[in-house]
Amino acid sequence: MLGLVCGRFPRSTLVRRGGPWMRRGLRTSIIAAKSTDKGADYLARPFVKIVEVGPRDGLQNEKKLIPTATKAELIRRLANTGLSVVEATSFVSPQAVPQMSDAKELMKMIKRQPNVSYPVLTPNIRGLMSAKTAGAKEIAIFTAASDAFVQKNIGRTIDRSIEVFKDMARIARENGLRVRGYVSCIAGCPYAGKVDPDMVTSVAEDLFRMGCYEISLGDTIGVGRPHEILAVIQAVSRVVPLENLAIHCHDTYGQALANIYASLEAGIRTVDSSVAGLGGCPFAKGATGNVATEDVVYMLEGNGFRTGVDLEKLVDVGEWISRELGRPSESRAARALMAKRNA
Ligand SMILES: CC(C)(COP(=O)([O-])OP(=O)([O-])OC[C@H]1O[C@@H](n2cnc3c(N)ncnc32)[C@H](O)[C@@H]1OP(=O)([O-])[O-])[C@@H](O)C(=O)NCCC(=O)NCCSC(=O)C[C@@](C)(O)CC(=O)[O-]
Repeated sequence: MLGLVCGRFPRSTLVRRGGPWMRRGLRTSIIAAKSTDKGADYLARPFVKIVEVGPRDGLQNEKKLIPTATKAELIRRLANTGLSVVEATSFVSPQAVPQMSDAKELMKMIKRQPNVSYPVLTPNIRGLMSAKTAGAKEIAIFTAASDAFVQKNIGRTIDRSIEVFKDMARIARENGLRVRGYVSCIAGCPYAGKVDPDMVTSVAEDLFRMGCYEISLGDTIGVGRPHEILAVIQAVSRVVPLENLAIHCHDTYGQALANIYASLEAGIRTVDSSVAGLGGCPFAKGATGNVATEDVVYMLEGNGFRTGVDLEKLVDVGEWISRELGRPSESRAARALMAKRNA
């Protein structure tokens, strides 16, 4: 029943002004809310893969250096919640992102679980080779739909970044590494303003053709609204299959959950998020954290999807890392659940 209601909708139902996808979405919520048991019904639900980016995207912007052991413990705790992907760190220039300069040591400290992958971000061949030596099995390469952003982030044009990444994708393949690709600034750029969905499409297509198994579409500064995100997904899914796309939302303007829900209605089944809403890109001024994983899990599990993530355990991890960082969690769901626990 749930599978039928929440299944992938044909692209023809994706209309912008509140058409069938909206009406069907509402029906999904009502039916899903009735099903809370975790038996066969639960297993029959559509699975949404969550890519936890907290240890990398979440921590990279922290000014104070976090002990490597704390990062390793965060990764261990996250992997224990049922998450299948935990992006661990990045092998980038330590001048560019000092917080990630312990990538090698961190990789040594991670106690890997067999069903969990631990991708790492790499900007160049040097990063790729260091990641491989450190035991990484998967890398993520990253560019954007705005030249201005790519220039600030990695000192290249989009075209040049694609050339470099094409080489990297080949080398990664030869070394048995999987490659994920990011396209940032899908709805707007902090330096150049509005971004054309056709530009996002062209960059995503390049990444897909060079062999990225998954392309994560990043609303880096969180400016997009559901109809804008849908327009991007509609455009990109003409050249990259929906099953190879992920959505990566920051919550700067409070639009992240709405945008994720719209993406799910459009057929996306992979969502990036960050425990406790940690994060913000050092190269996008004013950008706040990623959408909180707790909020995403709360929404998905209550709307007829299956994430495999234990929300209560996740809330514990969010509380723990927030305490370690000396700040409150940005997750609304976690705050509400903690208040209930403490009542
Ligand atoms: C691309 C570069 C390297 C160019 O930086 P550059 O300065 O042009 O490169 P370079 O080759 O001249 O190297 C500069 C220094 O870094 C070193 N270096 C160079 N490469 C490495 C490496 N791999 N590992 C370790 N060290 C490295 C290199 O050895 C040298 O050290 P020095 O000789 O001066 O002592 C630099 O700009 C960089 O590392 N940028 C990465 C920035 C970054 O991590 N950004 C992530 C932001 S989040 C994001 O992009 C969005 C995303 C993905 O989360 C999704 C979304 O929200 O949209």
